[in-house]
Amino acid sequence: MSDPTPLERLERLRSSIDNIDAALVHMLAERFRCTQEVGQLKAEHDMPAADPSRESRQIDRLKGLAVDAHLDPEFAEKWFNFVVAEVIQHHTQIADEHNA
Ligand SMILES: C=C(O[C@@H]1C=C(C(=O)O)C=C[C@H]1O)C(=O)O
Repeated sequence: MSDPTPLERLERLRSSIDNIDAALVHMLAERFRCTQEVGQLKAEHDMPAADPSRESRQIDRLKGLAVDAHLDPEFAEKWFNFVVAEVIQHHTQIADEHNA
């Protein structure tokens, strides 16, 4: 068998990227399903939308995992903060609706 052509290599890599992107979408959907439930629980029991100490423990943990996985830890932190900002918006909205 001859070596794959550059175009074949590109297509194989893109096929893996497609699978990874699909997995990320499913994992994010599952994460938001859980955080929506957390938001409901917090609204029902008057707990604050954000928990900065939990966030900072998570950031430390994820940065450590990122280093081990050869992923830029600063990128891991940015990604986490981006997702959490959206989660907190959802929690604030759930609490507002609960208190209306
Ligand atoms: C999901 C929670 O609510 C917020 C969102 C977090 C997250 O998305 O990881 C972490 C802490 C909180 O600021 C939680 O308190 O666990």
